[in-house]
Amino acid sequence: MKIKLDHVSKYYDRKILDDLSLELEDVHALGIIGASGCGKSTLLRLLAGMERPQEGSIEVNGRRLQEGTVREYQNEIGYVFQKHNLFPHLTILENLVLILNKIKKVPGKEAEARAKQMLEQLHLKEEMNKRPDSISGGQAQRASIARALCTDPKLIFLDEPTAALDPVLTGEVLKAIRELKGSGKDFIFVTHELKFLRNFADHIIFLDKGKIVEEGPISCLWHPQTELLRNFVKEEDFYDDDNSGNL
Ligand SMILES: Nc1ncnc2c1ncn2[C@@H]1O[C@H](COP(=O)(O)OP(=O)(O)OP(=O)(O)O)[C@@H](O)[C@H]1O
Repeated sequence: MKIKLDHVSKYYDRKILDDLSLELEDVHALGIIGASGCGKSTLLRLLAGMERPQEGSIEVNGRRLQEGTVREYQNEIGYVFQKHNLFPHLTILENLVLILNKIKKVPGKEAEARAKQMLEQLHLKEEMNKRPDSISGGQAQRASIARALCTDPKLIFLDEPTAALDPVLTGEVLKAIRELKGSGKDFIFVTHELKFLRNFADHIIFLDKGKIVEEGPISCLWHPQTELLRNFVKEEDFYDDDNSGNL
């Protein structure tokens, strides 16, 4: 994917993202990291076209995100939220079929076949006729990922998809995401799971108080240029693992 941020600022009641500029090319899994409240999810929403910056411009894959182009763009991407937002009154299968019908205009039987295939890939075949409240949080989150994938988007956004899960379910969901690596899709994601980041991302953006403090290929985590990133990876016990230097 290609991303261009040109002096992007975003305000709510105060400035949340502060004059971000960046150009990336040939990145396939971009991880956005930083301390809680630094603006990661806000940046993700801007990149997904869900919100607009007050200042500056954003281009993704050569397309400028602005009124008029953003709706089409949003139909082409997939987005997974911190907590699943499946329709509670529909089964898992129906949740996927609905999206295929509505967004991609795929007719009934074909939509069902595609949805089943996707649920199988996410190891949810047995759960497909259940409603979201009768499966585990991890299964529901995997169903959200299946739903984001079933329209075959080339670009997928993940906003801390394991934030609401316990460690066992977190592992299960992260494993499912890792299996998607090499599927020809691109990912932009926010995570606190640095070990997952290390295995999945090829590029990182490290934010602090709404500013990009460091960005670069994943290997830059082993050579932090700033005290802030050095402390961040240390806190997360990043190095405390096998072959941490071998990417
Ligand atoms: N819609 C909103 N209206 C007002 N303030 C908001 C809104 N969304 C986010 N904020 C504020 O913007 C700041 C950055 O939030 P954001 O969710 O982007 O941070 P984050 O780095 O993703 O945090 P976390 O890791 O805790 O999820 C926070 O202070 C948050 O309270």
